[in-house]
Amino acid sequence: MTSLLLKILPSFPSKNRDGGDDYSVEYSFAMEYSGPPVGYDIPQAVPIDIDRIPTASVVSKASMVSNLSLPVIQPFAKTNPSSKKLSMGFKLDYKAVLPPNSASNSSEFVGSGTEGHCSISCKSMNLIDSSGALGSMGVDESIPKVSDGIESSGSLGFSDSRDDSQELSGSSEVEDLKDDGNSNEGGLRSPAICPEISSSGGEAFIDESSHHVNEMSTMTSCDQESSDIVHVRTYHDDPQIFQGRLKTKSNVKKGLCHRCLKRNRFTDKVVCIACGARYCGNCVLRAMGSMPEGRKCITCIGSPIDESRRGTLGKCSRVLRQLLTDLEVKQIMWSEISCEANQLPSEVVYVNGKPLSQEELVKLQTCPYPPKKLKPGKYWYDKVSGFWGKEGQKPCQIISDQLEVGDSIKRNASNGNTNILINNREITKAELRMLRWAGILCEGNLHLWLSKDGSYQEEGQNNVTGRTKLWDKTRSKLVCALLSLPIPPEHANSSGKEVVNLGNGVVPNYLAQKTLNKFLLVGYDKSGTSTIFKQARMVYNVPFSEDDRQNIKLMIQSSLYGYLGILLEGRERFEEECLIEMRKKRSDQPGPSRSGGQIDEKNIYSISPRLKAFSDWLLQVMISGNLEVIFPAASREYAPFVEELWKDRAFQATVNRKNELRMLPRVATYFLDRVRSCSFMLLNRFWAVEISRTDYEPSDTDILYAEGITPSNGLASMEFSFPKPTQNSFMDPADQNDPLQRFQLIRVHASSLGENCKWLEMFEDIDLVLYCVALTDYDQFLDDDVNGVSTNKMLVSKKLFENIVTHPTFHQKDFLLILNKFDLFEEKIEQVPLSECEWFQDFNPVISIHHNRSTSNNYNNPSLAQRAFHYIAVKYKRLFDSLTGGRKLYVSLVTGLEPDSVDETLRFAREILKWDEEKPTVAQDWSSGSIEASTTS
Ligand SMILES: Nc1nc2c(ncn2[C@@H]2O[C@H](COP(=O)(O)OP(=O)(O)OP(=O)(O)O)[C@@H](O)[C@H]2O)c(=O)[nH]1
Ligand SMILES: [Mg+2]
Repeated sequence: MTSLLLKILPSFPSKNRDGGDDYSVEYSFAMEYSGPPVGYDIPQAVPIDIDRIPTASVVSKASMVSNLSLPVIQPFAKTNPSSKKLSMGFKLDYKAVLPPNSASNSSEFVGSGTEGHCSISCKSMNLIDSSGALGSMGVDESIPKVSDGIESSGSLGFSDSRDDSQELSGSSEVEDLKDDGNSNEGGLRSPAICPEISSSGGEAFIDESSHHVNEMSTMTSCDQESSDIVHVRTYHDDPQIFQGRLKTKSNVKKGLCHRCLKRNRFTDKVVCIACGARYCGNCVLRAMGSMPEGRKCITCIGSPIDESRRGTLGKCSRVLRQLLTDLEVKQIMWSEISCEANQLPSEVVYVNGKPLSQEELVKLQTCPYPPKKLKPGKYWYDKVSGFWGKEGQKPCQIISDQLEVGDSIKRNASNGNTNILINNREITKAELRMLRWAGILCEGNLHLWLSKDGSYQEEGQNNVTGRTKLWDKTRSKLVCALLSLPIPPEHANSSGKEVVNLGNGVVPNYLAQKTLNKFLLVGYDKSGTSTIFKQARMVYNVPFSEDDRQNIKLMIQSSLYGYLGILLEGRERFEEECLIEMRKKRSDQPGPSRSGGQIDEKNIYSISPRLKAFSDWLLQVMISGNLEVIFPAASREYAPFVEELWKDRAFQATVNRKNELRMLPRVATYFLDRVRSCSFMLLNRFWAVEISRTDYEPSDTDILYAEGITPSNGLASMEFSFPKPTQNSFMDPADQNDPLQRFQLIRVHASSLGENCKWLEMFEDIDLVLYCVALTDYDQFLDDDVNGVSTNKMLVSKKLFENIVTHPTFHQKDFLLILNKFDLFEEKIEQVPLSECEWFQDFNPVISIHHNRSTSNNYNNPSLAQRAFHYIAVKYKRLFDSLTGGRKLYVSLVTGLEPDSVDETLRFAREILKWDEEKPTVAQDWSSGSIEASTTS
C-alpha cells in the first residue's frame, strides 16, 4: 500500500542525505468521506478560489537574520489556467532531520517544492537550512500569501491543480478534505485549512474556524498544531473595539508550549504577536522561523498583530536573547516594528472624532514628537499646544503642534468639568490643579490660549499673561510629573530625556519608548527619603541640573549656619554650666566671697563680645525661623565671622562636645569634620568658610549629605533605567529582560500630603509605594508642647504607614517597606534596647536566635541588629496583612548613604513589579522568611 501511494506522490521528500530512499517519513492522505453520518466533526479542506485569495503583506527586507539554522521556505500559489484552481505549496530547500524520538531518528531528506493535493503529516521534523547558512522565511512578494502550512511537526497542505477531487486514502490519521460549503460571507473561500493530526497520538484537532468568522474579511487558517489558530480580523465602527487578531483556540491548555505541548510554568515562552501562541525555548525557532515580521508563528506571517500586544512590539523576551545573538535580536525587533504587516491601520485611529487617512497617520507618526505607543482608538489633539490624549481623558503627551490631522478639537474632548478652557477644550481637574500650583489664577470662566512654548494668554486680551512661560517654571514640571500630566519633550531636563544610546550601538527610538513604571517614595520626617532619592540619582547617573545644584548649594549653606547656631546655643549652655560649676566651687572654698569680678566669670566656653553679638543675632534669626530667608544670601557677608568662630578656642571646645547636642543632626559632623581636614589641607582655609563662599561647588557627597533636595523639600521626581551590567559583572537575570525599561522615582515629603494624606489621590497611577522608616526612630520621641505628651517616632511613622496603606488610592497597590539607616541602627541597638518603643516590647533576641538562624544572611551568627531588623520587618508585615486583608508586604533593609544598598533596593522594587506582571504563576508566597532575600546587610 505504502509503495503504491509513494508512486502517486510527487517526487517530494524521500531522499536522504546519501541519496537513498527514505521511508521513515510518514504521510497522511485525505479522501472524501462518504460514509454514514458521524457524531463528530469531520475535518474539511476547502478548495481555493484563486482570484479571491488573500494576499500577504510585503515582508520586510530587513528580515534576514544571519547564522540561523532555519529553513528557506518559499510558499507559492499558482493558478492552473484551465481549471482556475489553486496550486499551493512550498519551494522547500531544507533538510529535515527527524528528532530522536521519531520512528527513524537518523534519517534526513532533502525536498523541493511540489504541487499536489494531499496532506502529508510529517511528525516532528526539524527543519534545517540545507546550506547551513542563512535561513530566511521571506515570502515571495509576488505571490499571494496563503496559509504556509509547514512546521516541524505539522502537516503540509497541497492542492492538486489537475484534479481537485482526487482522493487519496491513507491511514486512520488521514483527514477528509472537502469543501465545507460554509465559506464566509463574501463568498471567499478559506484557503487550505489543513487538518491537524496531533503529534501526540492521532487525535484530530479540527478547525472550527468557520464558527468564528462573523464579520470576517480575511480568514486564513493554518497547519499543524497551529491549525488551532484562526485568523479573524474584524472592523467595527468603533475603533476602540477594533480587533485585528488571531484567536488561539482553547485546545492548548494555558501554560503549555503550543508546539511540544509540554508544561513548564517557570520557563519563559515567546508569544506570537499575532495569535498569542506561546512557544518554549526548544520550539520557538521551529515555530517562528527567521521571524521576518518579528515574533510570529510561521503561519501568522502576513497577518495583522493582535492589537492588545502592540505595546510589546520591539520588546524582546529573555528566551530569544538566550537563543540568538544581540544582532539577530535587534534585527528581529526592528522587523517587528517596521514591517508593513505590523503597522497600524489608519482608519482605526480617530483624532477629534474623525478617522485618519493613511496620509494623516503617516504625518502623525513621523512628526518630530509623535504620540507614543499609538494604538487603535479615539484620541483628541489640540494642535495649538500639542496636547494629546485619549478621548474623555486628561492629556497624556505633548506631541508636535500644528499637525493637520483629524477634525478640530471639541470642548468636551477630555471630558473636563472645570469651566476653564485651554484652546477651546474644557480642561480636567488635574490640569486645573497644575495651573493653580503653577501660580496661574484660575477663576470664573477662564479661557486660556496656550501655545506650544508654554506662553499663555487670556482670551480677549492682547498681552501674553505672565512673563514666565508655563514650562519654564520648575514647579509646573514637577507638578506635571506628580499629576501624570505631560510636559513638552524639549523641556524635559536631563532626567527626563530618553535614553537612546546604550552600550556600543544606538538603540532605535522605538526601543526606548518603554512604559514608565512609577515608584512613590514616602516616609515620615527624616526617615531618609531625600537621601535615598539623591543616592538613586547618583547611582543611575541622572545628573543634577544646574538648578538642582544651585538649590542644594544654597541649602547646604543655610544648613551650615543652622549647625553653627546649634553649636553656639550649646556653647551658651556649656558656658552657663561651667559658670555654675565655678561659682559652686568658689562658694565651697573657705574665705570671704568675692563679689562680681568680670574676669572670674570667664571660662573656657566664653567668646569675645564681637562673636557674642554675632551668636546672639544668629540664634535670634533661628528662633524667628528666618534662617533660610536670610541665608544663604548673607552667607558671604558673614563668612569672616565663621572663620573667626572656627579659630576660637571656646567654639572648638564646644565642637568637641557636639555629641551632647541633641539638636545637631549627625550629618552636621560630615560638614564640620570636613572643616577640620580641609583647614589642614588648605592652610587655615576653613571648610565652613569655603562653603559660605559664592563660588563653592558642592561635590556629589556634599549633595548626598545635604538635608533635602529642593528648597521646599516637597516633591522631587526623576526618571532612570537600570544600567546594563558590564560584561564581567554578575548578570542579574532581570537585566537581561529589559534593560531599557524606564522608571520614575517620585519622592514626596509626608508634610506635603495634607490632612489625612488627601493629596495621595494624585498618585493613582503609581505602581509601587516605597515606604521609608528610619530604624533609629525607635528611641526617638516627638514632644507635643500643647498636650505635654511625647510620642515615640516609630509609632508616628507606623501611624502614617497605616494611613497610606489604607488610603483608597492605594487599594491593592504593592508596598515595599524600606527599613533605613541600618548603619546607625547597628550602633544604637547595642546601646539602647529596642523595647524603648512600646510596639517592640516583646523583642526577645535570645528566643529569636533559632528562628533567625534559618533565615538570616549571616547564617551562623546573626547580629543583634539583624535580628532586630527581622523582628521589626515581621511586625510591619503582620500589620500590613491585617490592614489589607492578607496581602504581602515586601521589606528591604537599607543604608541610604551606601550606593549599593539603594541600588539593590530599587532592583528589588523592579522585581516586585515583574512578579506582579507574572502573577499568579510566580512567587505564590513571599513569606516572612524571604525578607532576607532583599536585605543588604
Ligand atoms: N547614617 C545614615 N544617615 C542617614 C541615612 N539615611 C539618611 N540619613 C541621614 O538622615 C537625615 C535625614 O535624612 P533625609 O534623607 O533628609 O530624610 P527625609 O526623609 O528627606 O526627611 P525630611 O528632611 O524630613 O524630608 C539626613 O541627615 C541624612 O543624611 C543612612 O542610611 N545612614
Ligand atoms: Mg530631608
